[in-house]
Amino acid sequence: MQNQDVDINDQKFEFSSRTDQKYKYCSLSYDDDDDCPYSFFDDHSFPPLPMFATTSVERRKLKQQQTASVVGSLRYDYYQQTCPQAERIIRSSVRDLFRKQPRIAPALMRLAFHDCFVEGCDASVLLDSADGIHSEKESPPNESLKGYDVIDIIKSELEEACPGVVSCADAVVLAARESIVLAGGPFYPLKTGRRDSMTSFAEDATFELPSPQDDLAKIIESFSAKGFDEREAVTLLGAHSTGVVHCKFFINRLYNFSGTKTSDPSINSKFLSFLKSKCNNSAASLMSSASKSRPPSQLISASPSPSSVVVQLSSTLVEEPAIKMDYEGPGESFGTLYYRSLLQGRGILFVDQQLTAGEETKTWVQAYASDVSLFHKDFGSAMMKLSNLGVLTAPMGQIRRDCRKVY
Ligand code: HEM
Repeated sequence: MQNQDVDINDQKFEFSSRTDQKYKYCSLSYDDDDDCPYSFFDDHSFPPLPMFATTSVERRKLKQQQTASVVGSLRYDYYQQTCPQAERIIRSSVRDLFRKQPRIAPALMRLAFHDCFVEGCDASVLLDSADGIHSEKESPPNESLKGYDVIDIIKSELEEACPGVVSCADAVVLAARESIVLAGGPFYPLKTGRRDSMTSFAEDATFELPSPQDDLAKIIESFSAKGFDEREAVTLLGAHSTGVVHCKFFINRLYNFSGTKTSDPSINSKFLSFLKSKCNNSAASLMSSASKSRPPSQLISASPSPSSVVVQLSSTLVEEPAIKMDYEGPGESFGTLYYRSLLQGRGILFVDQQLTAGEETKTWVQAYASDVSLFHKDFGSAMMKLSNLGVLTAPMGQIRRDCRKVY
């Protein structure tokens, strides 16, 4: 397995797959060893990142060295002086909410993808429509997007601790990272200092977000337009290891594939029967047309304390038939079963199954199906790259107080 360099704050860190050492992956914002949340990773084969010092003394020393180390205007532990508890607040908010509603984890991962893929990680997806703003929320690919209410809750906690300091854009990518960890995926270091956009990009969202019906050529084209190669596209789709998918996104594969009035021949026959048993043709299409006339749902109002909050995770498709992307099994780690399922013709969405249609992409599907630590390492790197797409840094953009409105 190859080692890989990761560039953090102008320093190169080897991102290797050594399994013989135990490392902690705490942000430098965690002063106290006991507070380190990522001892979880001790059990995993994760890369040694020297910046993740293992003792509080080492950590403090590294903090001093790194304060002045900047890449662009994003930097590691950006809020160290202005809101040192920012990452801790996000971590504990996500964890508290996850305990009540585990579905927030996939919702937040997808939210970060839909934010970052459209004009960069700038929280533009969170803005509501208003004068001069046509919200990305209203673009068709975002019809079933969820998690806005979770970000509201996290943001209200951040505002209470450090008013006007932490951007919604940082909250989105940090909450996604936490969600990935909770779903059994890798922790990865993230720089912060993103700022929020002053507008939303509904048209771009419509045309730039890939469709679940895309074939391999289109998938490669969409990802390449954002700087991702085939391997990274295969990696990122591994996020489909978890979450739910509504029948309307794959119903055509079951009953009328490419207008043939029959099913997609690439679906494993037992799996096809299973999917048909969950997604009835007439029910799914009836409900899907009904949803079009429904107004966008009102999402939960923010509350200062996650403990008193019920997360609704509403989307316009919330009452429609859906199935769990249940690719994880007992003892299985985030990723492996998803790729194994693809090799058996058990991909739910057409885009998922298409990853086995090309020589190079199939090679990566096979690699990830058999090597979970390779997948975790690649997934962490790809998420770092996704989280840095097209960011706004000072003096561009703003820090929104309410993530739904321009300040
Ligand atoms: C070709 C690219 C992609 C397409 C076409 C696509 C499409 C979809 C669709 C149609 C759903 C089902 C939504 C629903 O039924 O409500 C979904 C769910 C999901 N997607 Fe993707 N996706 C893509 C890439 C990604 C990437 C790169 C990520 C994250 C890095 C991601 C994360 C997720 C997650 C976690 C869910 C489950 C959401 C939930 O349960 O709330 N997707 N995706």
